[in-house]
Amino acid sequence: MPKFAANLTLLFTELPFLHRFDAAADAGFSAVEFLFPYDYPPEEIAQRLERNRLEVALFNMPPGDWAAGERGMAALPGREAEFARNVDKALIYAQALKVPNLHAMAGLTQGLHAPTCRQVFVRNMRAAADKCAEHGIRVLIEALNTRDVPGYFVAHQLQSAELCEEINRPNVYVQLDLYHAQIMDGDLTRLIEKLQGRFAHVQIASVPERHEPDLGELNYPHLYDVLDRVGYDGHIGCEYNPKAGTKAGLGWFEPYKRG
Ligand SMILES: O=C(O)C(=O)[C@H](O)CO
Ligand SMILES: [Mg+2]
Repeated sequence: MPKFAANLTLLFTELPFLHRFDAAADAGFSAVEFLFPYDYPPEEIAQRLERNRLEVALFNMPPGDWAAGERGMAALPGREAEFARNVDKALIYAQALKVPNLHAMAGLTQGLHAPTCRQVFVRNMRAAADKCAEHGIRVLIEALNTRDVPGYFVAHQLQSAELCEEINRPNVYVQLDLYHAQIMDGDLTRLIEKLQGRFAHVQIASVPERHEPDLGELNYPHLYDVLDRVGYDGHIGCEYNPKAGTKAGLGWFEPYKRG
């Protein structure tokens, strides 16, 4: 039985961020994820989680100047000290919110010297993984499709898996976003089988529009069965833009709601 996490950066945006926790619980979710918690004190978020009996499945380390278009810095030469400070900041929130997974965004590396970026990424991720391991937290790598995020350091799922191998730390895993994977890689059943045991978080959305998972070209109930079959028991993050309001689009979630 799949376990879903509402992505509170994209769902329930009809409400201010801190109110989205109540809305997710009311809708029947038992877990949430979000991109960045850093505009709010960790205690306030922890309170919302506790009163709604919600787990947090994942959030991202600080990404640099998001509004200016930055998408992380783990692979950016010259930003190592900032990356290390961001790992520390993420860990403060991770401990307060008891999150098992932190996504370290790599950054836009188009036009930079690729071998240097890779070296920087591997070094930064090893250091981040070692720090996070002290708290039992995993560090994740996510491939982003080149249509939405041109120039991002990782675009294909097997590249993420290869990077995990090179980093060679037991708490570094792939973040398998099936929306990006379908756009860049396809053949999702076989891909999930190939990556068995190497991903620690899954995300979903319809393709090509990134709406509810019951729309578009993918047959998600089939993919949930494949995830079950390969023994995946982590959360599935609902990282989509509702087509016409969050609640109106939650019909697909009816069979999976917390009772
Ligand atoms: O865009 C995505 O798919 C993500 O999960 C990132 O965390 C945000 O870029
Ligand atoms: Mg994603």
